Amino acid sequence: MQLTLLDKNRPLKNSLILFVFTLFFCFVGGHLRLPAELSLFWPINALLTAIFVRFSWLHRPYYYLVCYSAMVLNDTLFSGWAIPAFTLNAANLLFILVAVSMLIQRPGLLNASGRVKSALNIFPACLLASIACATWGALAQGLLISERFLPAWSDWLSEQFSTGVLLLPFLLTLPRRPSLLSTLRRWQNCLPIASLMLSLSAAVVIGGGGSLSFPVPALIWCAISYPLWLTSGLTLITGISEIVLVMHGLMNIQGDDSLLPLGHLASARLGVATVAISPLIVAVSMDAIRQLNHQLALRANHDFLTRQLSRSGLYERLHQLQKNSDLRARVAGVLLIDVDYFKSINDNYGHDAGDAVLFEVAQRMQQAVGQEGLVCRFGGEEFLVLLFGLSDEQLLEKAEAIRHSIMQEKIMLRGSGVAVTVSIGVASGDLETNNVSESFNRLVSAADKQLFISKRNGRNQTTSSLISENAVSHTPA
Ligand SMILES: Nc1nc2c(ncn2[C@@H]2O[C@H](COP(=O)(O)OP(=O)(O)OP(=O)(O)O)[C@@H](O)[C@H]2O)c(=O)[nH]1
Repeated sequence: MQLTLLDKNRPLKNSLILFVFTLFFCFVGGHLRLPAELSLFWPINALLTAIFVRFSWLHRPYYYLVCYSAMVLNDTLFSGWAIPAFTLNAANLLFILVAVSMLIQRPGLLNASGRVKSALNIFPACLLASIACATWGALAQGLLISERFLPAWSDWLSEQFSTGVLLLPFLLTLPRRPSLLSTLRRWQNCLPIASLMLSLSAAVVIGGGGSLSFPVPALIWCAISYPLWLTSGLTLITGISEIVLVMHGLMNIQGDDSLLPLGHLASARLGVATVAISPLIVAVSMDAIRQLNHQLALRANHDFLTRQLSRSGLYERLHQLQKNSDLRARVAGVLLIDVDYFKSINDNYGHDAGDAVLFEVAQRMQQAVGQEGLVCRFGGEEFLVLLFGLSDEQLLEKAEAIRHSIMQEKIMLRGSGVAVTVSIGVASGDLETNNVSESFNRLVSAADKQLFISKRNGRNQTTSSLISENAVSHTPA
């Protein structure tokens, strides 16, 4: 909805726009009722709700008063009401106030990620707003024109609720620049709309109690294929069409003179079938989404080049271990491993050769660690090995085994064997189960200090502060 006409700093202009807008749609709404085909359609409440939610700075008593006075003026001018114009329009105002207060705290509605979830809030918001509006409206109607409460209440409720639920999802999700053409560029993308038209036609031809639900599977197909605003728009059009078709008798939900010789039961059976198939379609698409999410998570958690855990994957794994209580009473050992003089490998043999070295080093590391621990590419040419339940001596032995496995055999680069070595820093300690990330980070920085000592003392060695008070360095073998 492009409403740049409204301007935060120009209250008078805003008031005028809101006043004319309200007056116009009250007038339209009033006249839509006369021919009866849209007697379930009173759009101004939903329209104003959408405006107040999208432009939350309008949510002030002053602007509500402006809209209310336009509603009263419309009824006084065109319906010849006096006091009823004040009391009945208070019901409209009540709808807007309740709906806006329930939707305005949810700014997620206006950004893509929160839209689907937040759109579901429209349903309870419309229901509560309609109940409030219907209760006030039916009471006022009873007092003013002695109408019975329950029929009046159900009229108000169904009118407000259906209008709100049809209009608001569309109005609240409509982007500033909707691009219908890009969505429907390929003919296959038009199939859901075509099936919607087909199902609506089938509902007209078949008729009966079940026919109202015939478009549901097609609408779900639209929901899977199109953006939220377009699906909401199509739902709105379908809803209005059904109401108009029923009012004109073109869609015969009584089912007694349907075009096809189908009885009530046949129509109901078809209706039930369409309802039953709808959750299935949603379930299948949800399954596809879950699989996609799983693949994405796998990609995010693994390093593309070395196929080992990525840094974020390691933290994710730590949180899983924490959730499963697998960290309890198990000392954690961190080996921080950095390839020596890696820059010169890149410089002498090229970046591709550097990549190949990283891959080979990771493979050798993984073979040395086996199932005992986790290997992670921590960043650049730095790796981290996480091991659980090893004593300080065992940890140092493991670090040395890794270092030897890497230097043991030269790596072939452009036809010549290159000796690659690594420097290692070792640290160990308990991971606090209620604060895994922080205690793990402390271990990493302790290991990093030891790695620095390994580098400073000439590289290709392991340093650990665990064995004696003084750092132990294992000089090149
Ligand atoms: N080929 C390749 N190079 C990388 C990658 N990530 C980081 N590097 C390079 O790794 C090099 C790291 O260089 P330095 O931090 O100077 O370390 P170094 O040359 O190994 O020296 P020391 O660590 O002090 O032994 C940089 O040149 C980075 O560009 C990668 O994914 N592929």
